[in-house]
Amino acid sequence: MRIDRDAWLRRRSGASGPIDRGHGLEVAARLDDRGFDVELTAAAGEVLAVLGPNGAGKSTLLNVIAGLLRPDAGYVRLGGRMLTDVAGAVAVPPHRRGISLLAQDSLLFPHLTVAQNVAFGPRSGGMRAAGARVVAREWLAAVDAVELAGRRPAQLSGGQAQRVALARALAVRPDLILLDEPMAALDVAVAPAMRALLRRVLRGTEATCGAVLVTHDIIDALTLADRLVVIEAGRVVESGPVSTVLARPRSGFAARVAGVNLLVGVAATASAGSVLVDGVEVHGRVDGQWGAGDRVAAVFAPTAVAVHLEPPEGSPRNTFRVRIAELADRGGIIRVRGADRPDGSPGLAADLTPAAVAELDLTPGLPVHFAVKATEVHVYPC
Ligand SMILES: Nc1ncnc2c1ncn2[C@@H]1O[C@H](COP(=O)(O)OP(=O)(O)OP(=O)(O)O)[C@@H](O)[C@H]1O
Repeated sequence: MRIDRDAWLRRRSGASGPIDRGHGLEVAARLDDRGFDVELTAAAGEVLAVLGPNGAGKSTLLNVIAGLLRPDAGYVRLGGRMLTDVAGAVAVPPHRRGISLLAQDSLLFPHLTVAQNVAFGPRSGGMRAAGARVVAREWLAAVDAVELAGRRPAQLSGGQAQRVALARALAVRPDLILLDEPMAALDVAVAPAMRALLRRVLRGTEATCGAVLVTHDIIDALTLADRLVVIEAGRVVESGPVSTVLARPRSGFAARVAGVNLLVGVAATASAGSVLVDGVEVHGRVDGQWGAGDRVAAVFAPTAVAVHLEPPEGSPRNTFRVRIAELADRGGIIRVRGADRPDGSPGLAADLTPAAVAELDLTPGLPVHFAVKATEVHVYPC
């Protein structure tokens, strides 16, 4: 059953009208020595995925929210409560923020049993031992780990330890859970089960908190998140519903994860289906409105690209001169990737059958022409 999350959020907050998005998470933080300057918001109960290349600032963001890192300027507010405010000298310590962190490594207390690990938070919060035992059992049941209650962390597999760590993180009833690549350290065989569990717990009604999920994996964003934020070089370059960001990417990173070719240029004419990219006119289907001189994106799938050794003549196609950088096998289809573009954005990609690659005798370093029909190109303002 698909839960109507908005309706559920309304029920949770006792509101009958639109959800009060002002009571979720608000972050505005600048760290000068890291070139980090990020602003973002998430509604109460929302699952926000944060994607970005290595060194983009994802962990820095989590550390600022958790109170482990003090920004040079800015604030963090959660549920209307100010947790960090540099100007106002507010710095609520990490353990008083109502925020749990689930890292790649489960970091369970090795000398405690699984049940004691999960009961630890509620106990520290002042709950009596018997009550904390009941809470621990409930959360172990929620993550399918009741049978592990008496074990010590050393007797758990990576996947089991991560399930227990999730129970421990949620047992304190946080307002927000920060997930730092929770699947990254798991075996590929175990990751899908953990993902399914996270989906059930975070998107169902078991946990009543919001979540910020840092990931490298677009599948995590697709299956777990309400919204996606892409960070590049310490700045938010995209944000919106996951499907919107992937359908209309504006950054090279989002285009790459969406598996599409993205060209960003300038519109020569208002709302016409052509865009100037590095002096080359690219034609496509118009989606939206813009003025002459506005920033416009042209997007097309690698499967829509035909590869030619000579420039195709007399055809109504867009053609691009490309030097092949690599050929990669993608399960029976060969992805032909061109060298990075002059502005540093990723090279264009074409998907061909192995037979076509063999017939054209394509090899890295070879100059070729990529052709794509205007009807296959989607042009929109960005
Ligand atoms: N302890 C530190 N002191 C100073 N600079 C740091 C420190 N940790 C990270 N940085 C820098 O801050 C920037 C952001 O790093 P951060 O670890 O937040 O990126 P990330 O997106 O989490 O990367 P990854 O995906 O590789 O984990 C990088 O330029 C990095 O070199």
